[in-house]
Amino acid sequence: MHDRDSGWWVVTAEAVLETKRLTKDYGGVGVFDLDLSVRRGEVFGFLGPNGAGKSTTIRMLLDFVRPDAGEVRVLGADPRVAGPSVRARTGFLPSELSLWGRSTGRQVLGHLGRLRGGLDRAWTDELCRRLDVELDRPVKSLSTGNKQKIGLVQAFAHRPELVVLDEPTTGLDPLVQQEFQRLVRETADDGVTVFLSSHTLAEVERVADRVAVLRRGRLVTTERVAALKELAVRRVVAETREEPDRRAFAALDGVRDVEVEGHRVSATVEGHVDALVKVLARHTVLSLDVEEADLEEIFLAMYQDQDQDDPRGGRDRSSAERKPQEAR
Ligand SMILES: Nc1ncnc2c1ncn2[C@@H]1O[C@H](COP(=O)(O)OP(=O)(O)OP(=O)(O)O)[C@@H](O)[C@H]1O
Repeated sequence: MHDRDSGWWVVTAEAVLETKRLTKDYGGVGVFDLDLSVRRGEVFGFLGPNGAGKSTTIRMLLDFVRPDAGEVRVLGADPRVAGPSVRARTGFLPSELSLWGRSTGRQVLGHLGRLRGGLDRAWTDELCRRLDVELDRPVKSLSTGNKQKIGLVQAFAHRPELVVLDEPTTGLDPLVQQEFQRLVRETADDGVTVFLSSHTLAEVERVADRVAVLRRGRLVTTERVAALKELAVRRVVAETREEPDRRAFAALDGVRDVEVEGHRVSATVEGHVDALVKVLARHTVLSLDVEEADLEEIFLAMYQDQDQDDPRGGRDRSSAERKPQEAR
């Protein structure tokens, strides 16, 4: 971890991946002054719209691209000095996967296994079974999703200490996505660090412990997913035996769009639903439905440029604007 006061790198057993003011300038676009710190066993989502700089960052982590400025530490080493060993200890899925077209999936995985000093066949078979990989057809004849599954298997197959996945769920059907998410969680539970880049929060929300959001090459925020959920907006609908008093709900902080129809009350709540539930509890509550937190709204606000118009027509942006803070 980088000690901001002393300016020195403090090596912690926990930090598996760190960058300090990492910069790659492709003439005004690229990555600028990026500070990241990812702990061992953490699932870290790296989010940003197209062109935000996610792939460029990943390339610098693995020394495929050299930074113009700043520092990188991956698995305790500088990839510019120890690139081959860092890459050997890392499982990597690139954003544009290219495999040997004429070979079958089985041949590709066998070849990569040999390059890495031997294949753990039982584990590779298990990965292929879980992700439902097509092993016996030439890779060039496979669909995007089926190619992607081979890319995922090779990233996990050598039991790396760190897994870096650039847009991992591209083309995967929902069942395979679910299995992939289970695999990521299990991998992290075994102490392996997983770094996932994505355009959308929905892709990483269920598995990531923390997310960093990048926009135009710069870090907007790093936040725990659980903390984001606390700030999210959700719709609450309840039915009560007595007619609810609309004003009591409308008076609550963070509660808006209150509607009462007969014995049914609905409202939009920012953050905790606690205050609303306490007002509800003055009635006999017959049913209560709390929608799952919608984090997309927060993220869309972060993706927007500050100088652009409010995408939500100028209404209250409180939750989205309150939040960005380093959660460490
Ligand atoms: N080799 C390069 N030469 C010039 N510009 C580049 C190069 N590589 C990336 N860029 C530019 O740097 C910016 C960041 O690109 P990058 O591919 O890292 O974004 P990304 O967040 O991965 O986007 P996407 O989600 O679309 O893959 C873009 O404006 C891109 O055009």
